[in-house]
Formats: sequence, C-alpha cells, structure tokens
Amino acid sequence: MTEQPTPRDTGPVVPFARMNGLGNKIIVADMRGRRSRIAPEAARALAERAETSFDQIMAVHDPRTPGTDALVLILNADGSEAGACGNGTRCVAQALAAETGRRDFTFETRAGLVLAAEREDGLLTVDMGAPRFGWRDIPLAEEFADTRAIELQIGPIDAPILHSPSVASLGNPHAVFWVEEDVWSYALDRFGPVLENHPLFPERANITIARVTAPDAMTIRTWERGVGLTLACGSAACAAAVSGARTRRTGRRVTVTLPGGDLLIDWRTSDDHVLMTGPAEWEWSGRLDPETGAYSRDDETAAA
Ligand SMILES: N[C@H](CCC[C@H](N)C(=O)O)C(=O)O
Repeated sequence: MTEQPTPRDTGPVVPFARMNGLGNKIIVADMRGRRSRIAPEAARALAERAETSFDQIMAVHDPRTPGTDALVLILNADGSEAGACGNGTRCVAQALAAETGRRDFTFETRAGLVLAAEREDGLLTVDMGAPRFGWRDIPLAEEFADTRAIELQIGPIDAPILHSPSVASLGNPHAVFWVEEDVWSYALDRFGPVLENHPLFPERANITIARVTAPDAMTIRTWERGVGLTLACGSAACAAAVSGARTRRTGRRVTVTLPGGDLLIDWRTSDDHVLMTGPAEWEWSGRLDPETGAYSRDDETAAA
C-alpha cells in the first residue's frame, strides 16, 4: 500500500479506502511516505460528490513519535480538523490490521495518543483516553465549575426544548442533552447548527441528544461539528456514556444505540480511560488527489 515519496502529490496518487464505521462514512487515506497534507479544498470536493461523500477523512501519515504506528490527522466534511474520531479510528485500525496482520496499534492524533485493537470476533476496541471536564479543556467561553449540567437552553424560555447539557472533551468538544422522550421527536437538524455554533463553544461542539433506556443502555442522536447529522459518532457515544455515569443515570459500562447500530462503551475505573467497541467495514478503494479531491476507483466502475 505504501508508495515511494513523490516530489509533488498531484493527480490521484493517494491510496484510500472508503469504510463504514457503524454508518459513520469514513475515508482512510494512506499518506505514508508523503510530506503533504490533504487540503481542506480536496476534502470539501470529495464530500460534495455522492459517491465519495464522507463524514471524516482519516489521513494516515508516517509516525513522528517513537513507539507510535502512525500520525492520524482527521478532517471533517467541511474541511475543518477534528482532534478525535472514534468510529474512524476503528476503521484505520482495521485497515492496518488487514495490511499487516497485527492487531494492536498506537496512533498519534491532535488529541494525543489513541490505542486501538482488533478483537478475535472482528470487532475493534479503541481506547479514547480519559475524558476532560474542565471548562477550559472543552473549551467553553466562560467558567462553569460543574460541567455535568451547564446553563444553556434552546427554545422558548417558558418551555425549554433542549437544556442543561453535560459537556466534556473526548479529544473534541461534546454537549449531551438528556431527554425523556424519543430522541427522534427532536428536530436536531434545526437545533444542531444553532447549538454547534453557540457562542458558549468557541471551538464549536458536537451536539448529542441522549435518552436512558435501561441502567446499562441509552439511545443517542448526534449533530456533528463540521459535518451535520450522522448515523453514528463514536466520541459522542463516549461523551454520552461518561455523562450518564457522572450524572448517575447509568453505570460505567453501557450499550449506546445510535442510528447506525450499537457501540459498547466502558469507562474504566482503574485509569478513567473510555473504551469503545464496535465494527468497521471496508466498502471500496481508490486513489485520490490530495490537492483537488479528484479520484479514481480501483474497480474502475466509476471515476471522478
Ligand atoms: N465521527 C467521529 C467524531 C468526529 C468529530 C468531529 N465532527 C469533530 O469533533 O469536529 C467519531 O466517531 O468520534
């Protein structure tokens, strides 16, 4: 899969795999051996085409820190960068496991080190690290001593529709709104963009609606920062699970049901790390131009 370094990365030269992380649409791009980065314009061009529309690009670069297997840089569909992506990390681990036969990987991301492992049953577990709850870490624009439920609401004053979210950083900013009713009864497509860009979140935020269904289960929907509504968001599932445990709505080990399927989240007591387990599937592969987003499919059934 690795190519020789090229003087300029022009033309569709970067091998990529279109993958499915529980319905999260992921492109894993093999940037090893290259000095360049995938341009935000290239990401936006890929996102706009139906065939290559994606939620995140996971750009796999040569490792820059000893002891790590790769530097993984993450781009959202709007070309912005994300520090963490749980579903995409499972996809990267699965692609590298298929290539190398190894099962355990350490990735460096903008949000720090992330461990990923393929299990015997084919599911993958990602160690997302310890969540952070300090208002500066998330970040929030103003101080909140207790981030389990902050003052924020959307909707008429006398009848708040969504209010008092739990906030946390899982390597990226999350706000989790707990509701009693069906998560589908909320117009997340309408509230999502307003909350994502609320002045309280200087780096914007991923917005999740969550409902407890059992002491060890919850259902969520997420409006992703830089993307919009997605079928699954792994870090949001982690944020919701952590919030459920912090607010004593659930235990520390829960099944989170997302539109795309289930993730098992375990907030480990020993070190506070959040472990996320779920599937990753290869769909098709091709080559892309990291400057423009032009691409070709390896099976040659279609081309840009
Ligand atoms: N889909 C990803 C989250 C991407 C987060 C991104 N939208 C951001 O923080 O900007 C996941 O599975 O964790």
